[in-house]
Amino acid sequence: MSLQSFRVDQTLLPRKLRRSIQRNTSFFTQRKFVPHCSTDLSTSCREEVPNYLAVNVLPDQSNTRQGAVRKVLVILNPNSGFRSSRDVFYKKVQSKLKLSGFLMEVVETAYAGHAKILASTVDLSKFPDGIICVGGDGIVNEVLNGLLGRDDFEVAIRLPIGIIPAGSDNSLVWTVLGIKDPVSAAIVLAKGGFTPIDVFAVKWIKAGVTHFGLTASYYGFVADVLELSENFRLHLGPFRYVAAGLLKFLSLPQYRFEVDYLPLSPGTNPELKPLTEKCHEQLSDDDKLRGGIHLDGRIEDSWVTRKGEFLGIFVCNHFCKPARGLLSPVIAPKAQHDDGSLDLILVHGSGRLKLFCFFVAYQLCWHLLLPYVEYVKVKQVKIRPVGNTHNGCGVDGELLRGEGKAEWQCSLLPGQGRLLGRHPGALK
Ligand SMILES: Nc1ncnc2c1ncn2[C@@H]1O[C@H](COP(=O)(O)OP(=O)(O)OP(=O)(O)O)[C@@H](O)[C@H]1O
Repeated sequence: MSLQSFRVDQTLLPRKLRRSIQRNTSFFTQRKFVPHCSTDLSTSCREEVPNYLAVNVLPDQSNTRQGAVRKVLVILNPNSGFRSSRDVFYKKVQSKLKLSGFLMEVVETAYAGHAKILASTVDLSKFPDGIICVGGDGIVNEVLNGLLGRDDFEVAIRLPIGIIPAGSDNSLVWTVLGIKDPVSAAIVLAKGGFTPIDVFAVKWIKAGVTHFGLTASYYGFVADVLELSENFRLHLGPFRYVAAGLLKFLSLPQYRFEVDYLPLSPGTNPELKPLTEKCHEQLSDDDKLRGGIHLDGRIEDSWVTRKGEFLGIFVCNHFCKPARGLLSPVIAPKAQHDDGSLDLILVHGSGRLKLFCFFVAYQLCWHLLLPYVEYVKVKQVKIRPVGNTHNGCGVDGELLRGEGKAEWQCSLLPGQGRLLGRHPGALK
């Protein structure tokens, strides 16, 4: 749109908005570009943005800083999901974000790990309004870890992360912001605002390596499936999980772990509740409570230990609703992204029958009723694979490989993260 035609248009606008437009127009008629944010932005492209259009497009969105420029870095994974993220972004989303005042520098990732490098090296002052990820949960996880790996991580973690869903699964944005499709995501970003979110840390204790996440970490069967699924990424895209799941189901190994967890509050410690509340016959004799119960009745933080066979262990930061699938199961129904706790689900036992029952029950949201499923809100968890058990773990769709006797520790950084946008319900 030419400047001239803009002048004609703006006469239709109220005087206050016209003034704001004049300010922005003078800024943008200088044809300002967001410069490259780091030397690593090899695939980046520069954009000029007719920002004055913002006021015309979203005039009724009270949360939008109307007329304000929002400078963001967009990191797009062209390999996400069905490899449709380019189409999703350039055809469906880019113009909407431009129109609502986003000044974007778009960078397409060229390899796995690229998003993390970008987030860890970018000049944050050039993108004060955040980083928008176009892809799946994996690319968001890379950005989070890039930000938290910086020397100035305390500042970096306050940078909001926006998500345009275009991946195999976008459980994070679906669960936390209630958004499944890219256009709705663009609208929520355009409306503005933030959603605080707890961040969890998974530390491989021996190696001193820490990986951060926003959704969940998991061990046992699901981590095994995640590893196997990478072999099928190229040919099967999002269906790789189904293929890997079936293969792993048919050749199901036994998984043995030692798990220590610190319940959120002593009152929620299952060991201190009447036995009738939960049936734990399957728990091994080694299960025990460590920690102090004082004579005066005061109960200190008490670690609980579980040992034995587990089909799976899930440590969830939110209730984890998969964005794909016919049904809408949630793995951890009591988990909230900002409740300052982690939700631990232990699927005790082994064997295909138990796993099959768990999977069916999970689809119907009945899995917590199974006698071999334990669910507890925790502050911290330590997980040690025993024997030949797969010693890696999955974090938000990324596989962390352990070596030897790996011990993983999950803990929480409450409310440290920020997602761009608010749940549509929260706006009412
Ligand atoms: N250009 C690239 N080529 C190959 N792999 C990449 C590229 N860019 C990013 N990746 C890797 O792809 C992984 C998955 O990315 P993303 O989450 O966006 O897609 P996805 O297919 O939806 O996967 P997920 O199942 O994790 O949601 C990232 O963790 C990253 O390591």
